[in-house]
Amino acid sequence: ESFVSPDARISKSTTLSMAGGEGGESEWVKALLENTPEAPGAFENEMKMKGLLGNKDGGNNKLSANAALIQWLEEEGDVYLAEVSSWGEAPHPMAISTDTRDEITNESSGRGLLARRDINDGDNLFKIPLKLCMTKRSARKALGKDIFSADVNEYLVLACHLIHEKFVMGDESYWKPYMDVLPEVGEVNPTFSWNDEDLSFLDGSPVIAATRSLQMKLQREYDALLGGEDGLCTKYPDRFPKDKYTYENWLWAFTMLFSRAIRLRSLKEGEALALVPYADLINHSPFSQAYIDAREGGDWLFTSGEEEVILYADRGYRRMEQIYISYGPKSNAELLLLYGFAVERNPFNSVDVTVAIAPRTESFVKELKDESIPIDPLAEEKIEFLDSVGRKSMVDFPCYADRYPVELLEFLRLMQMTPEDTRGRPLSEFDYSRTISAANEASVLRSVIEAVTRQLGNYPNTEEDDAALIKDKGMFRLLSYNQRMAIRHRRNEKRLLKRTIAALENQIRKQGLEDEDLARAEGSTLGKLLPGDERKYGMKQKTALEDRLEKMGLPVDLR
Ligand SMILES: C[S@@+](CC[C@H](N)C(=O)[O-])C[C@H]1O[C@@H](n2cnc3c(N)ncnc32)[C@H](O)[C@@H]1O
Repeated sequence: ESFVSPDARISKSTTLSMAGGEGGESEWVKALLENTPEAPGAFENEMKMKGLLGNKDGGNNKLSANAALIQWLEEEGDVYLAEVSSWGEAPHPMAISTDTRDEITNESSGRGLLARRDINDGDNLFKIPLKLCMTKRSARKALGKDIFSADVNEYLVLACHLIHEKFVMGDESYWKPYMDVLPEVGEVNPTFSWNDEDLSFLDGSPVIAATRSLQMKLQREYDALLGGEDGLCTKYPDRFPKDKYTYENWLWAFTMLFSRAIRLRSLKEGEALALVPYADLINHSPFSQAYIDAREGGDWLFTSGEEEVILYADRGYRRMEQIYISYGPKSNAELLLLYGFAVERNPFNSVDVTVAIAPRTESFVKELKDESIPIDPLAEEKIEFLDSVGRKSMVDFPCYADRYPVELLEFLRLMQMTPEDTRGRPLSEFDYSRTISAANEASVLRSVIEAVTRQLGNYPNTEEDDAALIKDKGMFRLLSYNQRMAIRHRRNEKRLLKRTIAALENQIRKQGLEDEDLARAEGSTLGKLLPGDERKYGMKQKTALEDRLEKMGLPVDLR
């Protein structure tokens, strides 16, 4: 009885733990390994060897800022971030790298979080209590509820909160260790912070218009809230000192908000925009399934009732691998505008294409003074119909690499309707999500090609030119970060547009539409795109990009 081989004993206990649902032998070995303490600093040394802790100048400051942040999180928030394992507990799964790099372009992506050890799918990566986060609530408390009412815009009040903590409170700020890890504008480089020369590298790209409107908007918001005659700096000079609430600092605050504030959706009180220390050190991958949200903290035994922000691993990670989350299905234009980077292989990438079709009313055709352009008998009805569905005759549509925007096709099918298509029926009776007629479809596809071709013509140089610039690595490196980003971006836009044209031409051939009603497609078409329509029709509808900005909850109209 007493002579039991050690092996038998192990297998018995393994069976027992399996019965408890804890997994098999490999789990057990893994748990043992995880509890075998790594020498303190071993992981950090390895990161250093791999260049993940930055260079000497500035690198050391960044390291002490990281250490101070971790200490603050542990002390103020009881956040578990132990670097080495203690009895019964594995080390914290992540470590801060000060200098991560993009694998394809080798551009710096700033700080990021790495797996300190192997991580399993579904593992809890961190819990940050909400009380450490900066939200509208903490902003109003810090700045005065008499000044900011409960319904103040979150972006505006959080921008002031950031300026207050970093520039007014400074060393006295509760959030100082967090402020000290926040980057400078020049480390993030969203396009709205670029100078005109760098921006000119994006000539022809729709990013320029979006950038300009955002710049104007930020200036207007600053003047209205702080800098102007009735601004807070004049009304409350003690609380809002002019030399701290500068426009430069305002741009820094918005750079932080756009690139790292998170919308927490499942809070007890609904949703809120928040700056979440530590969580905002995670970089973006469009392929990550992980995202951040909040829930009520505490486990079933000790419910604290306190809310916290949590993150679970979306997949397994190997030691030293960088952990990513998804900032959402964002196009490169949006990423450049708000986050200062673009992703070379981005499945959510799209380019906004402007499609302008002038309904040829009698008066409009008269103005054109061109005998060959006929009046469209359906023009007035088309305008009415567009009005009724809230569209203008000039619209922006996102163009993707792998699919057509359905809305664009619907819009064009309507605009290309002729009396042969309607046979006297009202325009509102048709289903534009389907092909109307072969002739109609042919002119729809041709007008997309025309619009995309025209847009390609807006760029001062070709995709091949850009490719050559990028290929000459020595010269390319001499350009600034912004200029390199701009060239890569405009090249990717052109590539996507060219692919769209090729796909459409293919479709025209496949559907046997090459010969379809050429008269309608060539010159005499009623819904032909017109150069110069932009001027004629004045302001166009919001761009797709602006539309998304507005959905973010930014305060006023962009224009
Ligand atoms: C939420 S922060 C992530 C942490 C940031 N790297 C830092 O140093 O604080 C977002 C910023 O990180 C950088 N970033 C995130 N994902 C990136 C990526 N895939 N490629 C390049 N830069 C990235 C951009 O500067 C972006 O504005």
